[in-house]
Amino acid sequence: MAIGSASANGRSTSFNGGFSAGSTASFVQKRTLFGRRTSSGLPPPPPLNLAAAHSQCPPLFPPPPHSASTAAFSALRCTKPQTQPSQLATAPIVYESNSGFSGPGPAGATPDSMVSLLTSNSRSAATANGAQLLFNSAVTLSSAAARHLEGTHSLPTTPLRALHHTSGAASALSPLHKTQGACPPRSNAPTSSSAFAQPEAPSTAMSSIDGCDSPALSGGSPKHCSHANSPRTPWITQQGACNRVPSRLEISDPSIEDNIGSMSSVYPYNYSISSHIRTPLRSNGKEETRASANLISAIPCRPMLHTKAARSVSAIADILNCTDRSELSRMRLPPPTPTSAHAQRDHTNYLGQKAAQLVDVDLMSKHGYAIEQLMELAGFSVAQSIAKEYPAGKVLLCIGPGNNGGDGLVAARHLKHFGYKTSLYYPVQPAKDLYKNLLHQCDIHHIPVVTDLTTEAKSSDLIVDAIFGFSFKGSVRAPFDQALDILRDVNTPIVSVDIPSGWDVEHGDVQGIGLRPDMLVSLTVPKLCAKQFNGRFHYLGGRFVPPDMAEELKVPKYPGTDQCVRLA
Ligand SMILES: NC(=O)C1=CN([C@@H]2O[C@H](COP(=O)(O)OP(=O)(O)OC[C@H]3O[C@@H](n4cnc5c(N)ncnc54)[C@H](OP(=O)(O)O)[C@@H]3O)[C@@H](O)[C@H]2O)[C@H](O)CC1
Ligand SMILES: [K+]
Repeated sequence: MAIGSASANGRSTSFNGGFSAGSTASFVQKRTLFGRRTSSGLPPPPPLNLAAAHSQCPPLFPPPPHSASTAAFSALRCTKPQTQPSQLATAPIVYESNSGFSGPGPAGATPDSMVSLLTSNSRSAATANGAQLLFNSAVTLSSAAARHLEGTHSLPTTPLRALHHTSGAASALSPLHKTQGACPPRSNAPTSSSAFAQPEAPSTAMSSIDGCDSPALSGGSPKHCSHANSPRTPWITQQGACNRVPSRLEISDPSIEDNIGSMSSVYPYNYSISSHIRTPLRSNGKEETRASANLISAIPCRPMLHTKAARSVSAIADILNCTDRSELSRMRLPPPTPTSAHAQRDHTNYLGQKAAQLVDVDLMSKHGYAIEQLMELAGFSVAQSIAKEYPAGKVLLCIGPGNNGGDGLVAARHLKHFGYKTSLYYPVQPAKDLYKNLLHQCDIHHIPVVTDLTTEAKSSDLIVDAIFGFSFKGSVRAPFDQALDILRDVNTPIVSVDIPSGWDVEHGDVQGIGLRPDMLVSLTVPKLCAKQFNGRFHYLGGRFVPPDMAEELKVPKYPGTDQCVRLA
């Protein structure tokens, strides 16, 4: 089934890049900021000779002194003709966030002052941290500043390691390339959109960067090794054709502080950070922090600094390894405009494990609901949340032995009705009628049960984690321990039902299981661990709570007839 063309509910959106109503609004706002002079008083950037840019593909940054060949760099240059003219023409310094805030840079800042600040800081960072952070800091510049930088400064570029291309990203990007068609293919580069799915062997010169054999770039972590079947990332590593953009990047550096893990500035495409963690690695006990970013739009030349990090001046200083923090402190951003999502989240009530179980009991005893009723609505809300953010594609649902698994079985059926191609991984099938009936219903909807989790997980566009919910406790037992390892390592986006499996219901991933869902669908009321969720989409489902109880639990309002509401 085609991915990335249209969602199940008819909206056109990109896989990994769907915008909710709220984020669409902010997206529009950002485009406006890029497109015309704002009230910030920023001077207009120098005019750009678009014709020259289009014909010559000038480099965004000078070639790095240490690595890539000139030929490899020409691929990077090819990204420029795809840039939207309106963005290039009058771009002020803009900070963007994936949570709805967008605003001009600090008052009085000019591309020039930003460039010199970031450049000098970046240089010192280069010494301490290597080029990886350097690139991240440099790309906090707007396209205007980046153009300025091009002509006046010499920055080494940094290969961010990209771990994964999905066909979703391919489809998301292919229309852009088809219509703009500006990138001349390399002689050995495939030209059609299917090229995205095809691995391209990295040259020897870059393999130490793109691959896993560079402890400096991988944070010494074998966990970050590129996946044998994942294509390398030609663009980011300056390896290949410009029409290949990773859908997900992973940035790791042991020197990154916890609080800046949410910073994502991946140039020139628009990425949003999905997770950052400091995990004791199982293999060698070393600590690392890593950030991963998902492609959210294929419009190039929109560098971004997420406000979560941007609001913390000291965090920026840390990532830049800045010696003069007073300089950075002048870069304070205006407070974010509260969005309904923010407001909802701020007032959200979070439940501990016991409280969640008691609510469940109350619903079924005091209020007379049958589990089947609740589960149907819970699973339906999961399917609807998914349909709001991910276009129809292949979805693998991983089903656990309890009611969380039951929600997954229900969701599988509804997703199938919505046009998704669904399959189940269901290694422990309890004999209870409740589950047997749900499985039978999946069967008559032609939803197969698969056994090879690794293969299925890799070949799916989305994974639903319905393994454990609010009754999870202790360390993960077989066969789910292995299953969670596989889910942790796969690059397919994950939607967790109620609780990211393996996470402590209240304290999050204390066991270092490492599951980092892209979406969390909390049910009834978010549980405490949801505070630590930092994927892209947080929804609430289970629209069955009677009004008095809803008031007591501070259940957010659901819009219209929706079965789910986006919290963040
Ligand atoms: N009101 C609501 O919000 C509703 C939520 N629903 C969903 O139900 C789950 C909670 O379901 P529950 O059955 O209570 O629990 P779980 O799905 O979390 O799983 C229990 C099973 O998991 C096994 N388990 C527990 N810990 C481990 C572990 N460490 N390793 C392996 N297996 C584990 C457990 O086995 P036991 O032997 O310990 O009993 C159970 O088999 C909630 O999160 C929502 O998703 C309802 O659908 C509707 C109402
Ligand atoms: K789960």
